[in-house]
Amino acid sequence: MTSPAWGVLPKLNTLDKVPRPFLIGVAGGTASGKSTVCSKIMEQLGQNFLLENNSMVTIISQDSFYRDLTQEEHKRALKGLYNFDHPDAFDADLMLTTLKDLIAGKRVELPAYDYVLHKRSPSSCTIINSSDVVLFEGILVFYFPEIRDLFNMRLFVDTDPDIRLSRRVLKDIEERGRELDQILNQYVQLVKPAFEEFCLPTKKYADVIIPRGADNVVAIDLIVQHIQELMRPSKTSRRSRNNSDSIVERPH
Ligand SMILES: Nc1ncnc2c1ncn2[C@@H]1O[C@H](COP(=O)(O)OP(=O)(O)O)[C@@H](O)[C@H]1O
Ligand SMILES: O=c1ccn([C@@H]2O[C@H](COP(=O)(O)O)[C@@H](O)[C@H]2O)c(=O)[nH]1
Repeated sequence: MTSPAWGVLPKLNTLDKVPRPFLIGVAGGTASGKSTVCSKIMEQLGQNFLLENNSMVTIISQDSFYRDLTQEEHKRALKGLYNFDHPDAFDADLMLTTLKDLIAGKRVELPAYDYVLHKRSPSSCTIINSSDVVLFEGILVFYFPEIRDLFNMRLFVDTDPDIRLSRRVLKDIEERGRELDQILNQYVQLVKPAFEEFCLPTKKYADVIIPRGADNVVAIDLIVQHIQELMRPSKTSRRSRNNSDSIVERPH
């Protein structure tokens, strides 16, 4: 293979290595099962790949990057009238810097997000050290082009909207102490329209679409196998990649 192949490998330092961390974006509507799919991938990589290579897998939620609200926005949030599903609700600059820091091998601090108070809780910060695989999940992880371009693999969790709504209602009542009428009002007025306008159109950027989310064991197994194959050291040739569209054989 001659020079044109090199053009598809801009992020690799050497052709002997896939990018570390290997950054995987996981998008999908609210309650589609993004976190559950990430946990399954992590679990399976942990069982096979992690033990073999002493590597680390980390999950980061886009919810850690909700921006701080003004007093007026906070009042609206408490009534279910603030649009947390709009791209403007996120601190995209901080998201980009954090991901770039992780790619550069730096340690980053992520505040946990408090859905009851509608703010980050600095007291329960997670420190993320450089990992071998980072799964970054959220409703709009493919929305911002600069962030989208950082991913080495893009997954979209595609779950039936009725199932998502029923899960969302349960989650909001059980974990977030919200009232049914407010949940449904927020869903119909804000969550659903924003999903259709901002999240669903990003499905086209996915390398793999996962119908039925975590129920889809075949898709998850295939994704895990693919990651393992990419990250396995090889004596003869290594397949190096920037994204799924540009897998190339290493030139001999
Ligand atoms: N395949 C599934 N079957 C049953 N319940 C599920 C499944 N996937 C997710 N859930 C449940 O639905 C809720 C939302 O799932 P979660 O993974 O948190 O979604 P997301 O991260 O997309 O918001 C959680 O309570 C989770 O346990
Ligand atoms: O304070 C908040 C912050 C976010 N939300 C809702 O959360 C979802 C995104 O999280 P998922 O885990 O993907 O469900 C989004 O639809 C927001 O509406 C919230 O209700 N309150």
